[in-house]
Amino acid sequence: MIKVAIFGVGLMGGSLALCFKGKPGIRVAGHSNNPAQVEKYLKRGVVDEASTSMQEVAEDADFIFLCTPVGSLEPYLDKLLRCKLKPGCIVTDVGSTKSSITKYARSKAVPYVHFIGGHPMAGSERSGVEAASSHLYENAYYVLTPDDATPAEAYDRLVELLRHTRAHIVRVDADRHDEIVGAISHLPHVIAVALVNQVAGYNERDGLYQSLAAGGFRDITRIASSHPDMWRDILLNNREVVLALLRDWNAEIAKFADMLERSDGDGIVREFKRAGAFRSQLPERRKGVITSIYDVYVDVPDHPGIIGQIATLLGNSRINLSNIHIIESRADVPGVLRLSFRNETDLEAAIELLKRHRYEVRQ
Ligand SMILES: NC(=O)C1=CN([C@@H]2O[C@H](COP(=O)(O)OP(=O)(O)OC[C@H]3O[C@@H](n4cnc5c(N)ncnc54)[C@H](O)[C@@H]3O)[C@@H](O)[C@H]2O)C=CC1
Ligand SMILES: O=C(O)C(=O)Cc1ccc(O)cc1
Repeated sequence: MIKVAIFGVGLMGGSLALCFKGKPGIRVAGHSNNPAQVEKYLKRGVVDEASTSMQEVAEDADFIFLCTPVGSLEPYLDKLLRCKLKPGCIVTDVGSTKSSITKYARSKAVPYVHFIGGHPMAGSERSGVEAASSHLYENAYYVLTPDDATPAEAYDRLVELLRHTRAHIVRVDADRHDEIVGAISHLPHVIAVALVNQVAGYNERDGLYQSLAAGGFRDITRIASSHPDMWRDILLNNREVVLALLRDWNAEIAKFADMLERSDGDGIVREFKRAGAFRSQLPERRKGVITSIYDVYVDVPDHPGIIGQIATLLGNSRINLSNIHIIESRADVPGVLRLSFRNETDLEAAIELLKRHRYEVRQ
């Protein structure tokens, strides 16, 4: 029996636990300092066993996943290394930055315990075990950052276990990881928050800003609702990289200001074309950064019972909806429904079915 121990059973840790739990030959144990949380993990059936005792959860574990905020990883690792661990045990994490934790772990090197940094490129703006899902990592990239000292055998063992997540494992140097993720994840979070706050400031003077803010604004600012403490830790940890990216960002924005000052329409078209061309090359739909859910938007006439009709249509075809959200509902405009599914198969089947019933469907 392989024992997998999860420290920090929230969105990421809980989702990992759900991937491993119930798989033949695997036992999942969860840890929290808080007895009420331990009760909750057990009640929700996320883990096979749980305890407030770090030693109890860590001992005998073949794999230990640290799934706590970035700022707590180093002290956590310290505490963990003071426990009695099983020789050959693999310790990994899911933190959004990799450079510092990988170096820290190396500096603490314990010969019989192997640390391999990890970062699943999947998640959402939600947090807590309530948001955990066994599908979270499906098709997402899952970065691992072993270094020269990592035994190949340990790396292979971790990759083999992670097969249960159905993610694509990719091996990346830790510093390179932080630079790339800084650009495609950390910078966008900063921009989203700054943009929302800019508009919130205008809205204090005139509440119509909020009323008129429609689909596009909501879509590109979803990640502004992410967990503030988690993001404080990430941004401070990747401070140098994000500062350099913000300098580049200022230059990009200055370019637009300059084009507007010069009424340079060709320049504006060029920028949009360049962005559109790059964006169209992004993978179609991959869970993870930016898209975490299989969503489809349906234009619906605003009449009573339409939600029920759509839900029944899907239900009759055994297509499982994970969420339904009304984006607009006014008498004078068609409404928009956002339907969320847990996997690509359900999403594709729903699109096909809705189109067949002449619904206007967009992704
Ligand atoms: N949320 C996301 O989309 C993604 C998050 N990550 C990383 O995963 C890690 C966990 O994030 P989430 O699961 O989203 O957070 P979460 O808030 O859902 O879960 C965090 C868990 O850690 C525990 N915890 C919080 N502070 C702690 C502390 N100081 N010491 C010990 N335990 C503590 C909480 O009780 C909770 O069980 C973070 O390092 C984050 O950077 C990585 C990829 C995606
Ligand atoms: O919600 C989203 O789109 C995200 O960007 C989620 C996310 C948050 C942190 C990460 O380190 C990776 C992914």
